[in-house]
This record gives sequence, C-alpha cells and structure tokens, in this order.
Amino acid sequence: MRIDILTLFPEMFAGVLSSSILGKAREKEIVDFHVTNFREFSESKHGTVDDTPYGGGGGMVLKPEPLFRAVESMAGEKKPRVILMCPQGVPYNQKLAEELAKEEHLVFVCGHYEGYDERIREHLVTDEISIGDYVLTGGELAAMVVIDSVVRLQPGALGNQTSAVEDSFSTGLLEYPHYTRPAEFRGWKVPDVLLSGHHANIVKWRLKESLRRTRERRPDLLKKLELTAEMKKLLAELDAEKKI
Ligand SMILES: NC(=O)c1ccc(NCc2cccc(O)c2)nc1
Repeated sequence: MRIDILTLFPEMFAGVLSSSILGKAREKEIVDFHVTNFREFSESKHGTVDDTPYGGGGGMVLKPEPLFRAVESMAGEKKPRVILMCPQGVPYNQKLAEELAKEEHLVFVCGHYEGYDERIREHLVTDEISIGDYVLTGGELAAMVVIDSVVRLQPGALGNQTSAVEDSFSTGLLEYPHYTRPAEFRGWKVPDVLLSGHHANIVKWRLKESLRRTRERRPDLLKKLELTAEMKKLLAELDAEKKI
C-alpha cells in the first residue's frame, strides 16, 4: 500500500511514521509512506499556498493550484483515494478503516483551519473524513490517526502475536478485561476462570464481560449488533445478576 501525505509541516510525521507498528510496517515494505510539502508545488516564487477570500472576510483560504499539482504529480496508474481531513467530514470509524485498508493508494490532504478553496473539495478530493467533533490546528494529527488505524490492519503489520480481528469494534463489542502475571497483586486477584485452563469457559467469560462492558459504556454499539443466541443468553444472565 502506498500512502502519500500532503502537508505544510512534513516534520510532524517523522517520528510517527518511523516508530512502533508504522515503522515496522515500513521496514517490512507492507506500506510505502511519502510525505510532501505542497508548498513546493506553488507557482509563485514565494511559495504562496493561500490567499485572502473572495467576498471579503477574515482568514486565508488554501489556493487550489498547489494541491492540484501535488496530487497530479503522485497519481499512479490507478486514481488514488484523495482524503481531506476536516471537521465537516464523514465521521471516522473502524468500518471506514477496514474499507480504506483495502485500497492500494491513499493520499491525505492536511490543511489548516483557514479553510480550503471549494474547488479542492469538488474536483480533487474523493473523501472528506473527520475523526471527531472538535477542531484541531491542522489535519496532520487527524491523518496520523487514520493512517495508524489503516496500516495496522494490513496483513503482517501486527506480527503473529496479536491480530486485529479480536480488537474492540472489530467484533462490534468493547474489549473484555485483560490480566497478566502476577495472579495476585496487592490482594487483587485474577478471575479464577482465567487460571482454570478451561478454554470454553474462558471464551464464554470473555464474551460475557465484553457484553457487560459494552452495555454499561456504549449501549449505542449494542443496539447496532445482530445478537447471537449465545449473546442473548449471556445478556439475560447479566440482567439476572443485576436483579440479585
Ligand atoms: N475532527 C477532524 O478530523 C479535524 C480535521 C482537521 C482539523 N483542522 C484543520 C481543518 C481543515 C479544514 C477545515 C477545517 O475547519 C479545519 N480539525 C479537526
């Protein structure tokens, strides 16, 4: 997978793209990152990339031509998904991460709050994505969030220890509680079932705890789920426990 990032602050990406899972994915050639300062594509000798808005008003607007030239310089044989990170975008979630993870080439456009010339939205960008209802100084941090969640889904990215399949959200439920050694820490014990070695009971306990946690913290997620018979049975058990 090739990922291009268009930004005025390329230095922001150095650490993130060379650390941890993203760094390893790059070394394993699972992903090929290219960070470009789109100021290099400005036609003016001063590298101007924004200008005052037609119709007056404060702030500056990002000019279309540097971004159009930058994207056109990197388009390969297939037209890439050109993603604009902005608060007005489609709310990002794991489902969209899984969709983007299937793409061969993604281009992220990271702009700053001044705003974008509408022709960028209308004729260059294929997707507008928001990572949440809040405003950041620029699209860079939002792009890093999307890139992280997409690259970790690439085959081979997580190594064989972990798998993205059991993640929260991939099952549609929140994760069950995790424990590791010691079996008792300051008097706080690991649930016996996890020490029992009884695999079927452990699987059942984990599903029940995921259901408990999801029902408590994110009932909205539970509503969206197609409940299996097993899940309905466990939810009924949780209800019965609550009544005791
Ligand atoms: N929630 C987000 O994904 C998000 C994305 C970007 C951003 N800031 C840059 C920007 C870019 C464009 C318009 C605009 O209004 C702000 N802030 C928040």
